Amino acid sequence: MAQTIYVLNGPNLNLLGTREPEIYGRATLADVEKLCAETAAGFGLVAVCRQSNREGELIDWIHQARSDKAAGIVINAGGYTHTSIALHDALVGVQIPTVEVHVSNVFAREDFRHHSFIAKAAFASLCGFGIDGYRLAINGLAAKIGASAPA
Ligand SMILES: O=C1C[C@@](O)(C(=O)O)C[C@@H](O)[C@@H]1O
Repeated sequence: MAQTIYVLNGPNLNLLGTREPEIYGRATLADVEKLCAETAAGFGLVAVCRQSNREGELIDWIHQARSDKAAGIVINAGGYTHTSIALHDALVGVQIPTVEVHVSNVFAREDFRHHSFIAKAAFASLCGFGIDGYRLAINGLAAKIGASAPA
């Protein structure tokens, strides 16, 4: 059976496409999820894509990733990146290879975006590539977990 990866998007990412397009671009969350599904399929992986504006729901999905034996997690925790010890703890708790993604270059923005609680729980972090960051994250995750294109 195909291995799964979880692609988790946090608060306000449901507004991609209309939210501050000069920063986040015009692509929508549906575009992100399509890109993730296609990229994952290229490695024989199934992307389980979820978005929530609630911290607890994101934590529940991180736990679910473990019970589903997911091979990896790609997470854009949105604003919770900079505040959530609980999301950090959940990721550390499940011990699943994780890549952190941000659409914008958080280091070229306000100081409060320069710290990430997610980064310490991830083996890699990507930012500033727009939604292509999700494709790059899945490529890197696939390499990390040894997933390759189906024959
Ligand atoms: O909601 C978001 C989106 C974001 O995670 C990004 O994808 O660039 C960056 C965060 O600082 C911000 O709160």
